[in-house]
Amino acid sequence: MTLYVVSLFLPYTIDFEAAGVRRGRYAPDGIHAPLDDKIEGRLAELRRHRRPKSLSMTPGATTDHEKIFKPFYASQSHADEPHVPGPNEVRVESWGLSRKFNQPRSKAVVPPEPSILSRQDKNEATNEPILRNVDGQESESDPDDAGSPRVLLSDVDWVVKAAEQGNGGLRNAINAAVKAGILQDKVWVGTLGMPTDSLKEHTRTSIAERLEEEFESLTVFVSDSEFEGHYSHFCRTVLWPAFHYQMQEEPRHKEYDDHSWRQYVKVNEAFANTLAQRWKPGDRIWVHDYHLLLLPTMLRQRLPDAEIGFFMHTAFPSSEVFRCLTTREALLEGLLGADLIGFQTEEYCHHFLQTCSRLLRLEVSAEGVHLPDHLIPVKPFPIGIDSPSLNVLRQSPEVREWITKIRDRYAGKHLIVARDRLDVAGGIKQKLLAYETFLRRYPKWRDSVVLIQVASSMSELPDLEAQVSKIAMRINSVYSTLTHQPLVLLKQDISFAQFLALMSVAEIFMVTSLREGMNLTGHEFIQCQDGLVGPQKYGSLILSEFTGSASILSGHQLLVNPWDYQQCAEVIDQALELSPEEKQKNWQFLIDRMTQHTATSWCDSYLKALSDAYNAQASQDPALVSSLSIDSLKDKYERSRRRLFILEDQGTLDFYASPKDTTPALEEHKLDAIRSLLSDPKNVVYITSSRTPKQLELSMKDVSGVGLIAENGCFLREPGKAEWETLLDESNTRDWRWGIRKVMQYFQERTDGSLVEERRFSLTFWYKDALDQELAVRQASDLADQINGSRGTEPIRAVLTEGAVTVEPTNVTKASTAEVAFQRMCSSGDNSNGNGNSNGNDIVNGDKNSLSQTTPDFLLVAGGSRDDESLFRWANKLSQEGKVPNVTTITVGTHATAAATLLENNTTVTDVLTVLTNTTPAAAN
Ligand SMILES: O=P(O)(O)OC[C@H]1O[C@H](O[C@H]2O[C@H](CO)[C@@H](O)[C@H](O)[C@H]2O)[C@H](O)[C@@H](O)[C@@H]1O
Ligand SMILES: O=c1ccn([C@@H]2O[C@H](COP(=O)(O)OP(=O)(O)O)[C@@H](O)[C@H]2O)c(=O)[nH]1
Repeated sequence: MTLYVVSLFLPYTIDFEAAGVRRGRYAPDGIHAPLDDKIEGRLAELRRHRRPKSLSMTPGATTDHEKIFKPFYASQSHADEPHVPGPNEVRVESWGLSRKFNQPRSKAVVPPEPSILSRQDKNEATNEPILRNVDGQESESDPDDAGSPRVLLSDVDWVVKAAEQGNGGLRNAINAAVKAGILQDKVWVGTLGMPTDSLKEHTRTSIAERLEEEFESLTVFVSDSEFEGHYSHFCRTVLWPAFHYQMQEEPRHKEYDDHSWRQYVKVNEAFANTLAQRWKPGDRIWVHDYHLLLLPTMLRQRLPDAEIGFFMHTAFPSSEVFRCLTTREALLEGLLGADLIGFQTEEYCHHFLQTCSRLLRLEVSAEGVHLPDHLIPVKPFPIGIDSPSLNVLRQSPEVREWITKIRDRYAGKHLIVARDRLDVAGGIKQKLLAYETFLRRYPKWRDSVVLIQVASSMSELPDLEAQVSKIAMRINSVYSTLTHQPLVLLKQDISFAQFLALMSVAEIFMVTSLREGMNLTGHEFIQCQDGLVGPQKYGSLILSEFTGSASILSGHQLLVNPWDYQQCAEVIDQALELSPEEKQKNWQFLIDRMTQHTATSWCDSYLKALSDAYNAQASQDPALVSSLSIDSLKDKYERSRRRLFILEDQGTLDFYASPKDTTPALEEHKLDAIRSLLSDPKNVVYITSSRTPKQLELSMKDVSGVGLIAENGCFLREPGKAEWETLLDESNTRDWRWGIRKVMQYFQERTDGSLVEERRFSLTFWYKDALDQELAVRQASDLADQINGSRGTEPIRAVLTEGAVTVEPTNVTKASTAEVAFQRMCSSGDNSNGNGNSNGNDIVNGDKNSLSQTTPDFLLVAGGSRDDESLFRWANKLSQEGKVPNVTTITVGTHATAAATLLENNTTVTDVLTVLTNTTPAAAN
């Protein structure tokens, strides 16, 4: 049984550099990418030939910093110092992050020009661009390529190396889970993250084979232009900004969007096709992140029985932002093929659910998305770091060497460190403005504080980059002295070893992201401050409240609103002023919280929840719920000595009535069926309902001896009794009733024909009789969604049933009241059924059968709507725990259910009851 871990980038890629090899961010000896000895040896050999590359520095930065970082700098190009390709090198653009010089050339235009569609010849039949080779013949290459030097890369040597791009947090988590023995058989699925059009077919094949055999990796090949449109454009300039609350017009263009959307679809399809060819029954598929939002449904279409999970690493925006995306419905629908959808935080789950409710008009609840035939759970799984591996890495000689260097260089200084993407959401601009405010407002620190800001990727937005440079220049020119410079801005990533050293030495780590899925670097900073390597500083984490991390570190003293520069400045000062004891207390708080969310526990809890969701879905599938065998039910009925019936009225015995209905009594033949049941002293019957006690009594007319459970469990009337018991007290509704009434009235005023009904413990918005049903359904789902989303700590929930939204207390349900009735029945020692009839089997004290005579040995639960599911689960539990030997749960209608059986061929619950009490042989099922 294989787990396919699917993300856009494989942890490995290919290097065609014959004379030297660069080490990327995800260095082979780092936490990631365990390479085998053969490859490692080869890399070591090649590394010796590595050339140091220059570094892009802050305007105004001193050469000291350059001296410190330059020799170890990752081999990326300098914008002002272009690399000139050698005769055997082909200059290429990499996908999005940094330039690379040793890879096959990209065939794509980055970003695509508006004229991309018109400029290309099109195949009239397929509407696809016709690509021509250098000789002008149709080929798989791009016309832009004409005239460029072409290298037959199949003849060039290649090595496998750790990829620079991709999700480090995910890779670490999967590797940690493998080490912990949670994952035995896993296969990475992804692209190489480099242009592959110009590779010969046999080169691709041998790369794919090598990666599969030696690196547990399944390669997905897509054309360069598809990848470019998908990643550089749709992912990076449409989805990423939107998911981080930046709706940008520039550099977008309608044509870009349409074109790149098609490429986004195609890349998702390529993943689906590759996986569909490989998947075997029992294999599991775990899809990751915003690059592959369409994949779950594409997979479901190809593999209806597969176990498919999806986890979103980035933030998910509010529905108000998401709805701006032109492809919003398709993106949401793309996810709904998954068995489980995970997000980093509760907040993102809520946003997603609300978006599904508002844009797709789906029924949602705190549990997930309710599709007609199943529930897709939507849950938070905050990712964490792999501390044991980090600790190994921190103790490497390279990190220790760097710690010494940085400590010496910054002796006597207060070091603030940060590493973020140079994009809008990364918040570098806001951080610099806050830092400038800090230097202005707190002059006493000016000569001793240094902020080292690493920008971990090249900016995709030149304007932003220019603004950041300008602010940096201003800070350094205003606040530098002959011997001190307060800001170092490295507009390029540093090696991970350098970063670990910086985090070990720093006094403060500052994250001011305007929005961020999680932010694991903050966690790593906390870990690096424990004194395992370098000083035990218990340094302070200043953290934006708009990160996922803030939600698991809530209550932390140094959370900031990155837009509030004054507050950020104050918090920097506050952090610098903390006493050692306060620092240690804060640090302890953070490390305690963090250790509840580790990389391994993330993986483990997600995969367990995925199995549960998959199994639950299989059991909920109406196609798999067996139809009721009336013969076998009758057989059990006849063999039992004490029977309990819990029957729902609305939607099961009766139709759904609105308060406007004037004939609430059950039809006579239905009442007769209940009377017949009650005429047998072995039978105890409860009718459950969302109706009020009064309405329920009216609907049961003069049936004596029937037990009643009204208002979804808030009221109980035991069989044979005239008085009602309330299972809640009035104070339960006092706090929320007024506010909920107002919200309901708002919706009622905007939905013609709807009404609000007040009950003692609940409020119902009835839209069954609304004039415009389409609008009413939308309003109802919005209302339920708003209430469930903003109920805070109130013990209430909004339940959407056919024609109504009921807001009711959560501390009582039909099931909890049925349990009260059941327990009383078991412990009363009374074997009468409330109808003046006594069970024929007298109880003899001490007789081993006495228990079975008061405790039911037969339980039948019949329901029809979603709020009856709690009753089914309760009954199933009694059965599993062996408390009741014969349990039958029956659902009416086709929907996701925990019930074991359903009724077929227009059979009604009344028909079933009639057969049971009829002495004639049961009808054939
Ligand atoms: O650069 P991309 O290919 O667009 O990918 C986006 C980022 O993905 C990863 O970050 C996301 O996952 C992290 C771990 O779950 C989470 O902490 C972060 O907030 C998410 O954005 C990756 O680690 C980043 O380097 C990528 O930029
Ligand atoms: O060379 C590297 C760079 C990053 N990471 C890990 O990748 C994860 C995510 O890094 P990223 O820069 O995306 O930071 P985040 O957005 O999660 O803070 C972190 O746990 C890092 O330890 C790593 O192991 N090696």
